[in-house]
Amino acid sequence: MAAFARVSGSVGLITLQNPPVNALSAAVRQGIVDSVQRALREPEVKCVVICGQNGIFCGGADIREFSGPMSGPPLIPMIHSIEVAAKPVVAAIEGSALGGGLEIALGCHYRIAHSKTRLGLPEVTLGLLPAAGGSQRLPRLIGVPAALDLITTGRHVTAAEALQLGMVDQVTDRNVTDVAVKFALSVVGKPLDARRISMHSCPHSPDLDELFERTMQHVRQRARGAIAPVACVQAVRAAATLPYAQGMEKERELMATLFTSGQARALQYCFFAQRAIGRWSMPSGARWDTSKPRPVHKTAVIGLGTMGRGIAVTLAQAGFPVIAVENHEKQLMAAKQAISGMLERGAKRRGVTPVLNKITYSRDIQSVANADLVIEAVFEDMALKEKVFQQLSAICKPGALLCTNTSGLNIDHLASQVRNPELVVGMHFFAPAHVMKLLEVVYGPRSSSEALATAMAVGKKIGKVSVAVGNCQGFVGNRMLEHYVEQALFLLEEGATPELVDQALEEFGFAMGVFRMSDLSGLDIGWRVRKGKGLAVPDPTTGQTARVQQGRRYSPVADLICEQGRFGQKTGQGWYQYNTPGSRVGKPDPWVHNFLKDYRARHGLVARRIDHQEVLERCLYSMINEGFRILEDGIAAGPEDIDVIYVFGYSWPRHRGGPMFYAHMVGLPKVLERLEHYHQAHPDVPSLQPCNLLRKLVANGSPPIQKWKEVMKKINSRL
Ligand SMILES: CCCCCCCC(=O)CC(=O)SCCNC(=O)CCNC(=O)[C@H](O)C(C)(C)COP(=O)(O)OP(=O)(O)OC[C@H]1O[C@@H](n2cnc3c(N)ncnc32)[C@H](O)[C@@H]1OP(=O)(O)O
Ligand SMILES: NC(=O)C1=CN([C@@H]2O[C@H](COP(=O)(O)OP(=O)(O)OC[C@H]3O[C@@H](n4cnc5c(N)ncnc54)[C@H](O)[C@@H]3O)[C@@H](O)[C@H]2O)C=CC1
Repeated sequence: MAAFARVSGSVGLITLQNPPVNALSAAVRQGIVDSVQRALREPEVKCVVICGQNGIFCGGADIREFSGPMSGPPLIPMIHSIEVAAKPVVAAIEGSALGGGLEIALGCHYRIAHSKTRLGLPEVTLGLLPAAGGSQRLPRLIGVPAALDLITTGRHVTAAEALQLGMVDQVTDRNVTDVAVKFALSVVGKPLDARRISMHSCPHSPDLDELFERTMQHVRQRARGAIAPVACVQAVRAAATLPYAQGMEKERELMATLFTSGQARALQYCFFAQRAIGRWSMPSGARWDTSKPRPVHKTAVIGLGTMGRGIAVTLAQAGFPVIAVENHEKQLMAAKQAISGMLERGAKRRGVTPVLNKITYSRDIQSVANADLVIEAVFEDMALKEKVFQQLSAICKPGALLCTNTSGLNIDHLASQVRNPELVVGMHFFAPAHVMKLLEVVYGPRSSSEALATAMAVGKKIGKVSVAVGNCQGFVGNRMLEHYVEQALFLLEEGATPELVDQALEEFGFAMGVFRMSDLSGLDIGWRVRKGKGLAVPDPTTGQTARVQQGRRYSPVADLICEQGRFGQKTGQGWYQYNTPGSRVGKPDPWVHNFLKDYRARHGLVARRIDHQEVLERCLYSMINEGFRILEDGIAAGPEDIDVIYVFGYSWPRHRGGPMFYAHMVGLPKVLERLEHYHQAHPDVPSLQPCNLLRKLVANGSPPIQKWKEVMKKINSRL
């Protein structure tokens, strides 16, 4: 809805009303159309101000409407009617003006923003483009280079930057509607043509062709197969080269393709999934809205290696005082220096003062006694972690939350080492911890809902996308990843090369294929884990690492590569070769090809031609199959949780929605059929055997992803 009122005698005030973000639903659009008509009709109204209720101008089109048939007045003529109005119209912008919200403001004759406002055209992040004239008006207002930046990235700008760019006419710290009302009265009677952006031509940019070529190349590279950023460049090009009416026609054509695309559906699903994960629940029935977090004032981190440093930085940057404990003198010195560097660089990037004094360093674990929340990040060694948890249990004040960053050890076992096991949870950060957005918050059977609520609240405060998951080997992300990596190794045995597998995955949209990624992270990490699990052990008869371990097919290829001291980028050799250790550019390595040939010959394996489709199906469907098992086991509450973990922690291309959404788009019957096919061909690979939940969903008519939880509940209640 939109409310109309006459204020200050002759100002028509139109207030958008659709909590929480005043999204432009059909009712809001109808309200605006009616209010504008009324304002123009009533002779007492001399000027108009458009604002939003509850401190926010407008969050844009109502994204929920995109999945059904559109009704109500369309945006483009509505904005046009504002622009051609004979009375001055001023946008009073507060909170956010995004997407269609900013497009309305661009249709107004003047824009006044509160200093805390953020503005942007984020449509590209939803697989769309600003198709209510935004792609045509913004370049005319702020020039082509700045508009290209904003429209192709969807970046939000502050009011100060908007003023500098010329997007708004004034910024105020006062009540923006009051300021806008006064301003509107002051411009009554002034000519309006120069204020109608669609009547301008784009400010001249030298070397326009070269600019668009360069931008298109950059955008394509960054897009990893996403189509919306490319369409955004094409739309801005139309603004720069065509009259407004023709540019609008081009905008419409491009939007028509994007609007119905699978990518737009995937990206809009991601938008809501990212918000849905905040509404967590536990198998006990405890929920986000009935569980109260404990207050956390002081925090502590134990172990300042790779992870502990990033975690300490993240906590400090969010304003938490941190006691940082490292028992190794030399490591402590190195950590202090590294952490200061990270804080200084981060502060410089954000234009703030570094919060060096938020962190207190110590070699003595006793110094965490006053912390409300402790995150342990010592070596991945159960005996050591047991000891640290026993110490924490004795030292920490009652009620302190004890968290572990373990990537693979049993959290329930760690909980059993302390007086209050209900206060133990996993906080599984991803490397580099101060950069990666994902946080898996892992609860065990004994963790209290209060402990989970506290860790989730801290996760939110430190800016992480936090997903609550149950405890199991590898939690959600790494548990699924294991199957993806395993298939990639089997494919090498069967005839693929690392570069063939990587190319298929990178064309799919991953930032890096599995082998390039392993070279970056270091092959020795996985090797150590496999040894710890009793894998990677030689067959006593042949002396070679066996291809069957623990009763199932196993590929020792990665172990053999490690035995050669090839640990990836850091050693200059891994799945690829690098000019120097530490170099980031890998080339296909003839040594690896020969090694694979010899390996196959030794094991009597005959190489066959493997195509990209098989790579994708084997790597992705086996991982998706594990995702269904995770749902079946109740480790993740819903497919959104898994998808968010993959998009934020594993560079899964967002425009494909996440592995479970991808399965929904491919069609569950097809995923099932391909898994059955591959399992028949490889009966010794259990991860290719379709799991029960997948079979049952198909038997229940393959419901859309939004209905999986409901169907799962029904299936479970029938058992
Ligand atoms: C051929 C057809 C032609 C059609 C032409 C259409 C062209 C267009 O004009 C296209 C568009 O506008 S697309 C929409 C562009 N706008 C956006 O992307 C902004 C999305 N919202 C935000 O960034 C934050 O919510 C925001 C910064 C605004 C607020 O952040 P907060 O952290 O305060 O709040 P959230 O938790 O994010 O949101 C609160 C609840 O509101 C829901 N929501 C937010 N924006 C929405 C929107 N635009 N539409 C529908 N629902 C929206 C959000 O989902 C959340 O609800 P729950 O999911 O239930 O928690
Ligand atoms: N490196 C990674 O990519 C990831 C690691 N993790 C997990 O995070 C934890 C830490 O891993 P990293 O940071 O890679 O290890 P790291 O080896 O880089 O650092 C561990 C640090 O803990 C210190 N330390 C050991 N015992 C200590 C004690 N009793 N008191 C205080 N400090 C002690 C060591 O001196 C060392 O500086 C492990 O559990 C690991 O599985 C989790 C996610 C990703």
